[in-house]
Amino acid sequence: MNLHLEKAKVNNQKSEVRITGSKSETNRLLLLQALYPHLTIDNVSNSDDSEVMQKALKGLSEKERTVDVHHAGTAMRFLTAFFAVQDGKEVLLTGSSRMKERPIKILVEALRQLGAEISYEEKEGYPPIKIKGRKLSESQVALPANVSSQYISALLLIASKLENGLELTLEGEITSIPYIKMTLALLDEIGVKTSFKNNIISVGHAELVKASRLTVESDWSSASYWYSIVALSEIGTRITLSSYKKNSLQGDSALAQIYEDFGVQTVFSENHSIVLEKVKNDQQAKVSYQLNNCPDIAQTIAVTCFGLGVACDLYGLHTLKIKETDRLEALNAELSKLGAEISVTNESLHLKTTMEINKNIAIKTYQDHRMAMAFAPLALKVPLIIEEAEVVSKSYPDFWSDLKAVGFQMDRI
Ligand SMILES: O=C(O)C1=C[C@@H](OP(=O)(O)O)[C@@H](O)[C@H](O)C1
Ligand SMILES: C=C(OP(=O)(O)O)C(=O)O
Repeated sequence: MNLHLEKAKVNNQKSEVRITGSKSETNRLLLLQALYPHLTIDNVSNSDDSEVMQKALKGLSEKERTVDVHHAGTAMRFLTAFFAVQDGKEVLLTGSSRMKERPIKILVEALRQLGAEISYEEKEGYPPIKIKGRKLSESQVALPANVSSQYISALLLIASKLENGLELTLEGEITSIPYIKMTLALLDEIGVKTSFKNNIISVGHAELVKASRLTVESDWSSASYWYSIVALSEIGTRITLSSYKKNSLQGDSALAQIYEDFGVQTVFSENHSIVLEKVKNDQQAKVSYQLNNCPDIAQTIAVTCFGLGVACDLYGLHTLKIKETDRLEALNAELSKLGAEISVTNESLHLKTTMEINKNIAIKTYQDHRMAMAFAPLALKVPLIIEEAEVVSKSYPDFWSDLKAVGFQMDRI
């Protein structure tokens, strides 16, 4: 489905949006719930990635099966660790064609060192993989931490079920740290003992945990598109989003601070909603951010800057090359079509000020939900086309209907 978006304006009277639960928190808690069935989870994400996770965790009674996680990176990595400890079960874990290009070797090596039995079915180092679940005997392992934090979270999520817990030594520069801290915070919340000092993480053994009810905070990465919409709107535009916390576990909550640079004020209210308001127009001519801690909002920020005519240098983006698509190349290609002067390296993006935006350009989305959602707010400036718009369901299935509800006009073409 391709969508033609008309030049839009937000209707302040209809601008309350309920955002689905964080897919990162949800996928961690679903796995923990499979290990500790007394946990109850509220505000579960309705994303495809969380549905895939739920489906995979059902049918655990089968001795042999194939589990397809489609595009879900967290599901692929977390389930690799999970199935590795399901004693006596055999699983073929596979995914989309892009998933077969997303590396998993560092995690598989670490699990093998702990005693797991995992083999590659096609290309060495990549899914699909065959996992023969068994009891893992070891409790210490070292692994590179500069490629994806998901490998580390995957190991931490099963750690408390290992006989002697787990001690992980992280090698190299640690990437996407807030996601590791999120995993540890959720373990702490259910009563598992953890510590993270320098580059060593320890998790204690816990056969059982206390029954708890956990509420997933709404997804901050999904909120980013609303920040961009407010930033690209006129002064006085307001959007209310629920349900968010001031002290979030999600690194993408850095948005509130970053978007102050684009004139967007965030007010946290008692009822856990946030009100975003465009309060000024006098942004700087050039901004620079290090996004190592929040890679998923890089596309949103790049497009906001382009739409506002603000030059930017974005750094810490080395993980973008192995996500749903090579996001640096995708941004380079699509922003160039719109008239941007842009350059990218393997870990950074540089945008010059552009005042003109080309109209009615068809934006390719490369099977990446964030390409579709990051570019949509530009409809506040010019009409544009988003190709294969259905990709948004990976993390935010209601994105287009929410956009429509606040006043965006769109037609399928
Ligand atoms: O653990 C998680 O929930 C995630 C970690 C990040 O991946 P990397 O650690 O690979 O950067 C992030 O990009 C992804 O969307 C979700
Ligand atoms: C990178 C992402 O997800 P994953 O790695 O879990 O596929 C994302 O949602 O932007």
